[in-house]
Amino acid sequence: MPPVPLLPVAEAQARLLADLRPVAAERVPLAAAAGRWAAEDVIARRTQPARNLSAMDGYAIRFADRPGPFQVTGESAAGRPFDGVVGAREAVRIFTGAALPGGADCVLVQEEVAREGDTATMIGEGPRGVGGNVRPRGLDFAEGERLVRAGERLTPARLAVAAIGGHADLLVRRPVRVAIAATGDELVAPGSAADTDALPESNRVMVAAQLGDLPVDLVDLGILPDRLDALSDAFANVDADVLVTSGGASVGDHDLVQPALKAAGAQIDFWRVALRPGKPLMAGRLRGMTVLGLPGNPVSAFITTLLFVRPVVCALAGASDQLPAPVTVPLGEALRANDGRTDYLRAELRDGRAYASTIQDSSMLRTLARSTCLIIRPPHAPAAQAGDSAEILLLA
Ligand SMILES: Nc1nc2c(c(=O)[nH]1)N[C@H]1C(S)=C(S)[C@@H](COP(=O)(O)OP(=O)(O)OC[C@H]3O[C@@H](n4cnc5c(N)ncnc54)[C@H](O)[C@@H]3O)O[C@H]1N2
Ligand code: MOO
Repeated sequence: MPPVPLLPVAEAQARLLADLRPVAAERVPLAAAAGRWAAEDVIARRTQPARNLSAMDGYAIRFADRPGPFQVTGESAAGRPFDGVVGAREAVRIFTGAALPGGADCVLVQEEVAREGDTATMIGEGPRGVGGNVRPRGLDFAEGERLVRAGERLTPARLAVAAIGGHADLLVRRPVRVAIAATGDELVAPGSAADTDALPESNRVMVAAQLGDLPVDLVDLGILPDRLDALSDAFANVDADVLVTSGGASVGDHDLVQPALKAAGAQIDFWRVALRPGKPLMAGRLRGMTVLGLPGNPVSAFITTLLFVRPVVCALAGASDQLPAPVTVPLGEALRANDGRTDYLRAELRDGRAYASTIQDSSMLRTLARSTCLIIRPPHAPAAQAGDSAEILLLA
């Protein structure tokens, strides 16, 4: 039988994301919405600023009356406006954020004023014109305008604009439940006494940390043995939105994750993607859950988490941008031509240039730990020279 062609990365991502609908929405206080995605447009409930405000500490005057002298008739502070009107050759002492009194059309900064008793005289260049040093009503936004779009992430600045726009809580998606299992008879808990045939398990902590900035509730399924019944029992009982497994994804006699998933009732959508490392990735559905079977090699698990698990979680969390965004930088040194799989080379960014590690082995965690970016080598990319542009994914 001819080998099944591997699924290109972008096609695998598109297939995975196409059918995903965000999880249910919930309304939470602003602070709890940090880092989540808006489930509806955030619309301004007020106009900001609500009236013309002074941008500086100084004197509210009529521009035409410069350079004075002005008779100081009162004071306007933030939250305590002057309730009169500024008449001809009059000035009102004013502070940053205070309402501009009626009649005034600009603010003279106090550094440019000589004050004697109730008389103020302009001594500098003064405001640039009518409206000088004034923030007009609605400068930032008007009531009814959209401040944040549904599907945008609630960054610190977006939370702040929602707050000043009159919102105390926001509609977001509930946290995404992600169950993570490691599989392999050789695996033991990190730190436990390990003989030479035992291997400290490193994928669960890594994958969990890779999702650490996302709104997830993690369900730790522990380390599962390479036994069909144990695996299928564990998978059949998972209650989550996403089930992530690591290991047992390839073709060896002990690679039982796929048969166990099927025995638990899962449908496999695709298996094996044209990328390196991470080729044996499998994806499917089990009782409404998205299932991602990651390869066991630690670097393969890392890269498939970046390219597939995170985007799935982002989609379920209601993000409109789900995929990691590459940036373009010059290469620090030459690279060989690539074969038919997209390669994600562990690399370091130095002085704005990307340098790939000499050995690219999907078991090597120390190399990964030193890397600050991944150089993306598209399928059949020709040999590249130092200085050629390449797309990279930055690693935090
Ligand atoms: N004949 C073939 N052999 C392999 C193929 C292939 O196409 N044909 N694919 C290779 C590729 S590519 C990968 S990647 C690996 C992945 O296979 P599995 O998903 O079945 O992974 P395992 O065999 O279970 O483990 C691989 C390796 O990683 C270690 N491991 C596993 N889980 C963990 C963990 N949680 N923490 C730390 N280390 C882990 C495991 O001990 C193995 O050394 O298959 C190739 N083989
Ligand atoms: O392509 Mo596998 O994912 O490393 O060795």
